[in-house]
Amino acid sequence: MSLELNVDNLVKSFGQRKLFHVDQLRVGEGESLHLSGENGSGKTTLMKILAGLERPCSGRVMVTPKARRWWSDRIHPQVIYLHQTPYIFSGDVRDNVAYGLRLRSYSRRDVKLKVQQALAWARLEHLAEQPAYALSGGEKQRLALARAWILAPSLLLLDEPTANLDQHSVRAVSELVTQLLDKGTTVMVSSHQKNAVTDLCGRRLHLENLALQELGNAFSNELNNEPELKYYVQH
Ligand SMILES: Nc1ncnc2c1ncn2[C@@H]1O[C@H](COP(=O)(O)OP(=O)(O)OP(=O)(O)O)[C@@H](O)[C@H]1O
Repeated sequence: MSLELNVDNLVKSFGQRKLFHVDQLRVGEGESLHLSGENGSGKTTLMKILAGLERPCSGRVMVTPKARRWWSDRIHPQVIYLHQTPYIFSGDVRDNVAYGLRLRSYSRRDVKLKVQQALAWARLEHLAEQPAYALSGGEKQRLALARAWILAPSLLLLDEPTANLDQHSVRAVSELVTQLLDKGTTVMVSSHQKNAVTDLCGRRLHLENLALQELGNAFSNELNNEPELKYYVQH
């Protein structure tokens, strides 16, 4: 399913402290966005708001088309947020991959088939019976991606997916993200550094001075140099 994300006049504060204002953000089907910003600038908070997991103080986040018959008005079943430290549930890798399907009405046979496909997609088949907590950092990221892939997200929000990963694991994650993009999934990646995954992104968003700015999309070192500003909003 193709989704559109529209954000208007979004403000987030914690107590008296204002974290950011997003004047306007439009994201269409199949786009790829890198969200950068210093530690503490609000990347995680913004992504959680977009995923409906956290409430803004004011403003509007609209995902269209709306989901029908879902358990929460704020959470859209096709919008998935992956935390930088992947959540690991008790049980083995197979159970963990199947976890996301528990709210969807699939037959046992379909669940088995989908889990097998997801394990193969993330190259985790050989670890299927291992306790998930024992996986390496890179394997846990692949597990989290497999858990997302199985739900066929239209918008995937990846929060620092390569933090603490070695080059080999970063490449593995970037291959999986490439495949998701090829399928038309919209992907937003937060990271304060450029890397193989952020290099896949066609749009650059940057949180700074309490506001979200969109940088020009020259695939240069713009985060280290003076950014070319497309628009800038500060309140
Ligand atoms: N529930 C909360 N209550 C109060 N302050 C919070 C809460 N959640 C986040 N913050 C604060 O908001 C700021 C932004 O946090 P956030 O995790 O969104 O930043 P970030 O850009 O993702 O940081 P990092 O790059 O370090 O992961 C931080 O100073 C954090 O302490």
